[in-house]
Amino acid sequence: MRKLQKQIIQELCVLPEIHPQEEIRKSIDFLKSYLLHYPFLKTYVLGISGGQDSTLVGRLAQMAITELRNETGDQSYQFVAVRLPYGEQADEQDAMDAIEFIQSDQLLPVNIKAAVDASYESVTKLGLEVSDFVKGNIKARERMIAQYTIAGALQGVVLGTDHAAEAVTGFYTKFGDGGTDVNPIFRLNKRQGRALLKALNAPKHLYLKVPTADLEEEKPGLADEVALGVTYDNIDDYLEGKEVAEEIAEKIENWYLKTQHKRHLPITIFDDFWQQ
Ligand SMILES: NC(=O)c1ccc[n+]([C@@H]2O[C@H](COP(=O)([O-])OP(=O)(O)OC[C@H]3O[C@@H](n4cnc5c(N)ncnc54)[C@H](O)[C@@H]3O)[C@@H](O)[C@H]2O)c1
Ligand SMILES: Nc1ncnc2c1ncn2[C@@H]1O[C@H](COP(=O)(O)O)[C@@H](O)[C@H]1O
Ligand SMILES: O=P(O)(O)OP(=O)(O)O
Ligand SMILES: [Mg+2]
Repeated sequence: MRKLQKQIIQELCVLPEIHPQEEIRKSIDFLKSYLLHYPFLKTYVLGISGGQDSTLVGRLAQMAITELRNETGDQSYQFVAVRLPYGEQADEQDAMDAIEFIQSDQLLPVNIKAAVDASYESVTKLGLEVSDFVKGNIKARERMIAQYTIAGALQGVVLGTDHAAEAVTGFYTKFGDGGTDVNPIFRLNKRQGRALLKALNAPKHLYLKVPTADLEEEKPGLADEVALGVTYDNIDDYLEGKEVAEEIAEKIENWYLKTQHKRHLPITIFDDFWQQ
């Protein structure tokens, strides 16, 4: 195995093989014990996009909350699903199917369009050109703001859907969808997450759906794999310690090195990881 590959696998805690039921239980127990440790916290908050990762984390969170309510008798424990469309979302039906599968205690819809457009215009009116790509990152950050506002109002914490295949490539917006409190599927790669959804009897069209951040107006529904230039199968193989073509490994490692800054808290003079 490549030296950096081994280091990445250790850093992201990926196992080459998993037992889905065991991983489901691990995530649920983790989510329960976190809230039990901080009695003031009562709510998990998560944006549900209609994609694979938020469907999985949403269902795990709802299962954890339901168990907590049953075991403690405390009815104030709640899972809050948040819909965060920018205007109208093309795959809204998938989001609704995900909510139906999750069976969330609450569903709060927040349309982020007005806030995103206002933020974008407050800078463009200064004469600066803001690309469609950078505007996409405003959307991810506005979703973060909405979720933190809801968490603040409901004694909650914000869940994240970051997993090993996203973490290794840094394929998320810094302080946007990367800005969360508790990440219960960190350690799983994309196919392992899919295996958990299958074990949970999720609708097939949700776990077989083409992953997309869907942030760019000029490239609606752009597949992550196209944006990354590498497939999730390749990334998953790499993270499971399998041999992948040299060119593929180099692409993954380039993403990893370029996005080091995202996997750390803001850098201080005591950090040297970036000099690697
Ligand atoms: N269609 C799409 O798939 C699409 C579109 C837009 C954004 N995205 C998502 O957004 C992600 C974010 O894009 P991004 O990474 O360009 O934006 P980002 O905002 O997440 O990160 C870039 C910012 O990080 C900081 N930064 C960059 N290099 C740094 C370094 N070496 N040290 C410290 N800080 C540094 C800078 O503030 C820079 O503006 C993409 O990977 C993707 O997940 C996807
Ligand atoms: N349209 C959306 N509605 C609610 N929540 C969303 C939406 N788009 C993204 N999210 C949240 O962000 C993460 C990351 O999405 P990626 O597809 O990986 O970029 C997603 O899991 C939702 O929690
Ligand atoms: O984060 P999600 O739920 O949008 O899943 P995906 O990354 O597969 O789009
Ligand atoms: Mg998505």
